[in-house]
Amino acid sequence: MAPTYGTTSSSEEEYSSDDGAEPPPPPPKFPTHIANYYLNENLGSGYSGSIFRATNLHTNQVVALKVQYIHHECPTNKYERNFFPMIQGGLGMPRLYASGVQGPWDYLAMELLGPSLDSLFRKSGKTMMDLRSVCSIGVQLIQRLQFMHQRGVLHRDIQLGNCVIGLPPYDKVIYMIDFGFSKQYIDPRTGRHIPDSNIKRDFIGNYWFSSVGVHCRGKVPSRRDDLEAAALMLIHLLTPRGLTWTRNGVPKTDAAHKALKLEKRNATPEMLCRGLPSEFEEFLIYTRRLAFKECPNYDYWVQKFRGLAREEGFADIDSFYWPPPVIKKPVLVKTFNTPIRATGRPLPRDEMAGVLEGLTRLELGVQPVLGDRANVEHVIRQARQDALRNPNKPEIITVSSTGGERKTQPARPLRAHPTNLGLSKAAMLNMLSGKARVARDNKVLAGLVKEFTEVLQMNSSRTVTKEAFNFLDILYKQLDDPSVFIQPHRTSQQQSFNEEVFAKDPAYVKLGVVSRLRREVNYARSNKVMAGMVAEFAKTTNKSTGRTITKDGFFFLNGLAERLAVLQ
Ligand SMILES: Nc1ncnc2c1ncn2[C@@H]1O[C@H](COP(=O)(O)OP(=O)(O)OP(=O)(O)O)[C@@H](O)[C@H]1O
Repeated sequence: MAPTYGTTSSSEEEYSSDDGAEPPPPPPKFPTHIANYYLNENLGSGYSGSIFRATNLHTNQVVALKVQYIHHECPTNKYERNFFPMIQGGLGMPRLYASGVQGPWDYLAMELLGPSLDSLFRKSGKTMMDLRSVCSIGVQLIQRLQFMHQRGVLHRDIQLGNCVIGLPPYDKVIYMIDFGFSKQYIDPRTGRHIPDSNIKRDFIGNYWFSSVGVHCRGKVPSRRDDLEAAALMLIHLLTPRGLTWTRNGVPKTDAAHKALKLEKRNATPEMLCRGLPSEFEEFLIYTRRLAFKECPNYDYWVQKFRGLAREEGFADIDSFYWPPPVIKKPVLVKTFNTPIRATGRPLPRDEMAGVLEGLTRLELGVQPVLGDRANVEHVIRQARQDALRNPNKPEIITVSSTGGERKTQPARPLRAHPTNLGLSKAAMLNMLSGKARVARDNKVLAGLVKEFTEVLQMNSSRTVTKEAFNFLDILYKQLDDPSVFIQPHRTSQQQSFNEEVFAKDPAYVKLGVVSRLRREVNYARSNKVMAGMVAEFAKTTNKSTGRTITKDGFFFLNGLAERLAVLQ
């Protein structure tokens, strides 16, 4: 992945150099010691200075010494030292032991920390990070920003090089460093939020992750911009080879910088997050919708990323482990639909209420029919025959065993649409699965796929739940083996599409697959081909690869319904 440096500042008053003055003399060589510190090896160099591991000559305390030449055009140390007192004591905030100027050197002696995320990631040679690590970074980064913001400080230079891990035993903790571009957003004199302004400001930040507002539109930065930068950094880590505008290195000309800004501005959250778990797109959208002075809901997003991690089976997400621990995925058994989300969170209370409500509509409560096995079998047989005779007939049956008589009540007229029944999403999907299982031709399946698409779009959550996967699984089985149209009740024999696919495939995002399926489905020539597409679609939407149905996904499903309607 490309390095994430590229921090730049321009003529904003804080960093302005003396125009027209004599150019400063070139910096001398670093000395062997500065003030009380003996300089050991260089730990890293930034735009304006170098960091050394250094030893206090009197106490032997080992520190990180950030050293800057006083005549540097961007002398950040003299600003950075002011922010340390404001953030001391916070988790993941480095301690400052001493600071001062000696000769031509401005120095900050601070807590020695471990490598940066940039260095860890680059050394790993990977093109993207795993979801567990990114969730962990997300949780910690949001918490660090929450702390800084509570102390009235904006970071303004969120990037991988400015997030470092601690030294053992704090090597699971992410620290924020480099407060050279930080700024107080609460005016210390008035105690109020700094004002917004329409005057375009010079840019201070970094090319990769600074918010679109600050970087491309010259807006005054506030808390929302730190969070947007955090969102972009997380998305960058989950994108193979990173965000597109980071791939050509730091722009060297104005034209290249302009092009980068244009690309960044035009990239919608949807484009950036295609194939990623929906939390990332939602987070980016959220940060961009925040008002200038609005306090972000940090706790909500920390919980959101914790929840995502929990759903994915990642434990101890508050600790950052690198390299990422090998996670033993539960062995997937038999059918595609059973284990995928059954291991996830339990059904939410309101969904469960809907399922129960759906069950009550069966009106089984009126008679103790379930105690009589003969009754049940008879009723099931009857229902199946009914369904075969008339696939549109509702599967709502009430049974009476009064006086030993078995009676199937006349079925009610078919619901106009499952969404009209007042059932929960899960109950509706189950209903559609039941119908798909007994569908006799493509036309019926086409209608069901259409209804399925509509049910999925019913509320804001477009996550593919286990019920939705179940439907796709049944659809796959129906399409993959045409004989099921003759003998509909053989789902247990028909192979589910996940049996091989999930076991073999790596669990990372298959970018572009759904958009290809969306195009190809319009030319599918047979049920078998469509079965393969359904399998591929479900696979890419599987929870380990991002479970949200994107716009392309809905286009694919609509295309599938249309194709089924014409392919008999
Ligand atoms: N406290 C520390 N302990 C260990 N290493 C550190 C520490 N602070 C900084 N570093 C290392 O030095 C590098 C540069 O540090 P820093 O970003 O503070 O310098 P800078 O001159 O402001 O850089 P830039 O111009 O890129 O913003 C970091 O990426 C990190 O690898």
